[in-house]
Amino acid sequence: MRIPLIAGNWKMNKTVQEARQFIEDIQGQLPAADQVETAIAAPALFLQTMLDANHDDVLKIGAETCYYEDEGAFTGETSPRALHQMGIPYTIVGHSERRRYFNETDDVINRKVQAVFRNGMTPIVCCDETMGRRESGEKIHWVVNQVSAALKGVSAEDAAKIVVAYEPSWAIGSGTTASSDQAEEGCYLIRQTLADIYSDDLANGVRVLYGGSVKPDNIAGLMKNDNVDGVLAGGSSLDEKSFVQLAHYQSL
Ligand SMILES: O=C(CO)COP(=O)(O)O
Repeated sequence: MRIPLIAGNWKMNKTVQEARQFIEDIQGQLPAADQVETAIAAPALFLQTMLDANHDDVLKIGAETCYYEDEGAFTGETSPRALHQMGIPYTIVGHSERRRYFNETDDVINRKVQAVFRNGMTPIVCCDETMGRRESGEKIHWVVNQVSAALKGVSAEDAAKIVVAYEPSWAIGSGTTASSDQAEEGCYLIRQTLADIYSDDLANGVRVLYGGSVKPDNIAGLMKNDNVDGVLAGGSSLDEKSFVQLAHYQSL
């Protein structure tokens, strides 16, 4: 049984005060974590404040990225060891914005995945796909390659805990979400890739999310797919009311 995961990615939005207010406001409004798990990935600078405000401890607080070394002379970077020590369970790795604006390569992403596991956290690994690649039919090997590269050298024991998100970049922040069929197709492809690398059993236990313009009015259609186990929402996770609605997608 894969417990659905409704995750938000705040990107570079909000201030520490706004982050605290959001967490205070949603206390008591989320589903039980054994029914629907909820998480918000936020800038490292907010995390301690968010943890402190998260009294009912239902929401998981995650990071948006971290470095692949545990510590050292890497000015400005975030240590995965420090994140783990704070009590952070999830870190997004390989978001398309990191790939595009910060030149993160498959190799860097693979090292980050390993660092996140080494430090006892779970990576939410993002796979991207451009419209050009979709239209040229290149989509399949692009997604397969990203998943394979991210997991190079990762043991089955660790890979069984991973979360993967299919986030077509043409759907991110565009207001155009993938159709329910396109989301299912991308998530299915990721699961098949995991089955090819590891095993059917492992692939069947891993949660695969869809991300790209997910909103309260389209989440139910996306979530009814067999291979879509949750969402990674950007814009609609910034508003308390819409994040709580996403978490209660079953009653929308
Ligand atoms: O990038 C995303 C989540 O990681 C999706 O962002 P939007 O929901 O704003 O399209």
